[in-house]
Amino acid sequence: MASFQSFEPPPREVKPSSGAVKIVEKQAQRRIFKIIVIGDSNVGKTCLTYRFCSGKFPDKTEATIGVDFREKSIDVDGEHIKLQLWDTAGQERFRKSMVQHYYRNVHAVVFVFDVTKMSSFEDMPQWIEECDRHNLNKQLPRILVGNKCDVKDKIAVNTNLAQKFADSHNMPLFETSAKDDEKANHVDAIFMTLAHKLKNAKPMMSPHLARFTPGERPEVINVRGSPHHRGLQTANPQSSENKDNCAC
Ligand SMILES: Nc1nc2c(ncn2[C@@H]2O[C@H](COP(=O)(O)OP(=O)(O)OP(=O)(O)O)[C@@H](O)[C@H]2O)c(=O)[nH]1
Repeated sequence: MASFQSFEPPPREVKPSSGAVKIVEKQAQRRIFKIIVIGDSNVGKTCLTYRFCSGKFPDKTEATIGVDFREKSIDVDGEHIKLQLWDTAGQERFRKSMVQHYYRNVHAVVFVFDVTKMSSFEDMPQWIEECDRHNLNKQLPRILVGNKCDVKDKIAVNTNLAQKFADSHNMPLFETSAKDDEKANHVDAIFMTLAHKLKNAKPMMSPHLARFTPGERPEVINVRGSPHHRGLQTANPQSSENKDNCAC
C-alpha cells in the first residue's frame, strides 16, 4: 500500500544562475486544481477519470486501494491549467488511512453513483456528509454524476429523481457512461465544466506545491501501478446550469 509523505514540503532551492529558472517559474505560475472523485465502490470512478485523461475505457480495473492519481493539462479560454484528479477508493477498508489526505487542498468534488444501482444513489448523502465532516467549503464547485447509462435495460435511478437531488444540493447533474465511446465528450464536459468554474474562481494551490514536477509531487499515489488503470470518462449534461457551463 502506498504511503504518504508530507503534503507541503518546503520550497525547493533554485540556483539563480540556472537556465532552468525560467522554466521553473513558468511551471509555478500554471494554476493547478485538485478534484476529488468520490462515491461507492464499483460505480466507475476509475473508469471515468481514465476516460477523461486517456480518452479510453480501461481494459481492466481493480478496486482502488487508497487513491489513484491522474492529471491532465487543458486550455481554458487561453489559460493553460492542470487538473489533478484524485480517484479515491469506494471501499471503506481501502479508504480508512488516507481519507484525511483526500480532503486537503481540494478545489472541486465529483460525486459519482451508478444509475443501475439504487443503493449507490441512496448513499450520496453519506458522501456529502463526509465532505462536511472534513470541513470542505460548501462553496466549492460540486458535480453529481450518474454513470453506466449504457446499460439501458437496467436503469434503476431515473433522471428526475437524480435531478431533484442535484437541485437540492445546488449541483449540476451529468448522466453518462465511461464505457460508451460515443459519450466520451460527455465525460469531458464534466471536467471542463469544473475547469471553467475553477478558472474563474480565486487562486488555488500554494505556490510551492505547484512547483513540484509529477515525479516529485509528494501527494502522488499510484497504488495500482498499471498504465491500464490510468484514465477517464464521459457525461451528459442534464441541467440548465450544465448547459451554461459546458465547455463542449
Ligand atoms: N457498463 C459499464 N460498466 C462500467 C462503466 N464504468 C465502469 N464500469 C465497470 O464497473 C466496474 C467498476 O469500475 P471502476 O471504475 O473500477 O469503479 P470504482 O468506482 O473506481 O471502484 P472502487 O475503486 O472500488 O471505488 C468495472 O467492471 C468497470 O468495467 C460504464 O460506464 N458502463
